[in-house]
Amino acid sequence: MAFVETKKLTKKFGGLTAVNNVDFKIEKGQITAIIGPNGAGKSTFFNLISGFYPPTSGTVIFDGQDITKVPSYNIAKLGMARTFQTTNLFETSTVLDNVIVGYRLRTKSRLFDAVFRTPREKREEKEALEKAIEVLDFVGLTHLANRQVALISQEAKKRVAFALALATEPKIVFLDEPAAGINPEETDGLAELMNKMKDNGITVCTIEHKMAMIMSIADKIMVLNQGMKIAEGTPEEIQNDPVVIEAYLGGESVAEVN
Ligand SMILES: Nc1ncnc2c1ncn2[C@@H]1O[C@H](COP(=O)(O)OP(=O)(O)OP(=O)(O)O)[C@@H](O)[C@H]1O
Repeated sequence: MAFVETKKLTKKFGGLTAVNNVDFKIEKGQITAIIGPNGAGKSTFFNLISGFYPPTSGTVIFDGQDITKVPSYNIAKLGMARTFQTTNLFETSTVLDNVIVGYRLRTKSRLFDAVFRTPREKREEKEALEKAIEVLDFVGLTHLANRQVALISQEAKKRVAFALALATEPKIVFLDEPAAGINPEETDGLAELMNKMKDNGITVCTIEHKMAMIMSIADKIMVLNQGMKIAEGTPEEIQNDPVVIEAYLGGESVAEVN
């Protein structure tokens, strides 16, 4: 059984069909990539799976459960996490505080606990700190934990976004263009981090425009074009698929595009 499965997933915005009848499977423990030209429907597909948009029609199954109508905050509790293209970090706070706040937003203390500093509140505060330290170590940012976010590099900000997603201990992480706006060397670093997540049993699904990176790390790729799945397969199969080369790359060889 696939870890995530979409069946005839469709999203219409007025007259525009952003995602059109997409059947797709994400296997547990793999890195799956979704590629396609601008406006192909990649982000919308993510938003449908993670419950940010209700689909117009179709089904999403996660870990054997139909989550089509489950709202995003409950989907997160089931073990799905995601990053966004533009991550909203608190620029004037430290890296550590950003991760702690991100984690606390998802934990359970109520206002009563916070105001009266109940044992539960104190316990959760301690847990948040421990978790933040752990995930910052995982993403390689321990040395920047006390640095203000405004002062760290673009690549480090991407790593903070990964840390925020990982703090919730997800089974699967959806990454929306993690390598956008960073140089090739930094891109290699993020690819390494994605492999590390996979090695630690986290299923990864990513949208990415950087072909060389995707071809080197993905187990499986789906190509969307104008809302429709036009191909899926291993990187090798995708690179040699004439439909993909024509529709997506305009006849260029995939390997040459970065
Ligand atoms: N909330 C929305 N309301 C109306 N139209 C939308 C909305 N979100 C996306 N669209 C449209 O749906 C289509 C698919 O957009 P989407 O952002 O999913 O594509 P994408 O493949 O992620 O593109 P990019 O690579 O540029 O991020 C586009 O034509 C877009 O304009």
